[in-house]
Amino acid sequence: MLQQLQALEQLKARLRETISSLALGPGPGYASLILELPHGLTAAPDIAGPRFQFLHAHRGDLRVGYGIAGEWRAEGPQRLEILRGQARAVAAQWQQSDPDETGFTGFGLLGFAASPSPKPDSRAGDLPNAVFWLPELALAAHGGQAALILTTAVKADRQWLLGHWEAWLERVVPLLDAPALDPLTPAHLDPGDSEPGPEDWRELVFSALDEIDEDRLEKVVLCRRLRLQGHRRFDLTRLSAALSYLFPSCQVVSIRRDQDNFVAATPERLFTQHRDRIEADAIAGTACRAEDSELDAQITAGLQSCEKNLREHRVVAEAVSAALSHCCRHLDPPDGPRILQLNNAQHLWSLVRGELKPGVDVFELAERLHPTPATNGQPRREARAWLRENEPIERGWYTGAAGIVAPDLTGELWVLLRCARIQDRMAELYAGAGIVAGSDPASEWEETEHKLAAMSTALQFA
Ligand SMILES: C=C(O[C@@H]1C=C(C(=O)O)C=C[C@H]1O)C(=O)O
Repeated sequence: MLQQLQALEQLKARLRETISSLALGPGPGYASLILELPHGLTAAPDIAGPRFQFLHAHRGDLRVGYGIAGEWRAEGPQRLEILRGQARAVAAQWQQSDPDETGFTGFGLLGFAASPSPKPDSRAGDLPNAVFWLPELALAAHGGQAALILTTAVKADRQWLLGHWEAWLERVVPLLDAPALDPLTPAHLDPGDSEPGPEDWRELVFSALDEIDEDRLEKVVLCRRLRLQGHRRFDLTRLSAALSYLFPSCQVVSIRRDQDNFVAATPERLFTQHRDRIEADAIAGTACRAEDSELDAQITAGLQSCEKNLREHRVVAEAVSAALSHCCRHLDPPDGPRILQLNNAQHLWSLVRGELKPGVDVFELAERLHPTPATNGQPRREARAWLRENEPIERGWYTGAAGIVAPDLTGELWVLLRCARIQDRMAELYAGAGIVAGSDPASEWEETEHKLAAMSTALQFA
């Protein structure tokens, strides 16, 4: 505790010394002040209020945002174009002051639901349909180095801002490096209903197969929602810790607005953009895991040679390449499929890499790539329309995307899979499976069970 209090006093002193580096005053624009934290961070406190977090254990990457310095929302078919316009205006006037030369910058969250136009009778929840959000206080950690980032509209009064930021430091800094919470004994979760249930799922798979037989669709991804109730209030810090322990190669995403918490542990990047380099995952084709290593190897070999899974995968890899070909000056052919192994499932996975044309940003990439046939279907428009008509649930942010946007509007987005919407002791889990010619309703149901197990296992420890 003494160490945290010393860190708090040091950061407050550094804030007072460096706040003058920001050019505040009347007019539009944002300013971020980046202060070095004395040591790395592996977890971040869950304090009340709006918050987002991205935690990737294998990469040693953590990005957290608290509060709202600026926020732009949009809905409907133009949602990403609208947010792009607003983000460009922000980026044109977003100062970065990094007096400790940490190399970190301010960042925002871009996140959006699966569909730009939710069904009229659906429950909207507290998460907006699409949002670009600059947090007031952010934490960033990578490779053992960490920084704390304060962001404000430049029109703020400097004296007021100093007090406001000091109050933020007082809330967050004493909780940094708090010892990890003890693991809880796993708690029983009461299963609620699945929507669709097994019978309706069968029907749905058969109608999808009819569309495929008639050549109206090549692939469509069906999903289901499972409600679970805990005996205690789910603790989000414990949940993120359990997910990142069980799925260290996945991005653990946690977003809170008002009463709604959206949590995911996803293996799938929509893309990573670093300067003019782009890398996207094509993940489709799934099998279970086995404890016995010989059996596990047989399952892997079966997945690699299964015609139905390879077809399902090819559709995604080709669609990702086609989407990127419009904004790349050079594109490598998909590299794969190789195998991506997680605790509860294994997938066929190809990497698609390219070199972008100048001026391409995360908003354009999101527009071109989302939704891929890994979560929607092929052809894109027809699959979307068929799902809208036939899928019995509203997906919300499941199969949407979320990630981090840098001040130059490059960044990284993750496909929101293996996720749940959580309120108090209630959790709604989502999972889906790709249907192509040759799919069987019972095995596809089984596949969703394995995918749902990612979140339900972690929830028992939360
Ligand atoms: C739709 C989901 O996963 C997607 C579908 C997959 C498949 O059908 O094989 C595999 C990975 C994901 O791209 C999900 O996890 O809910």
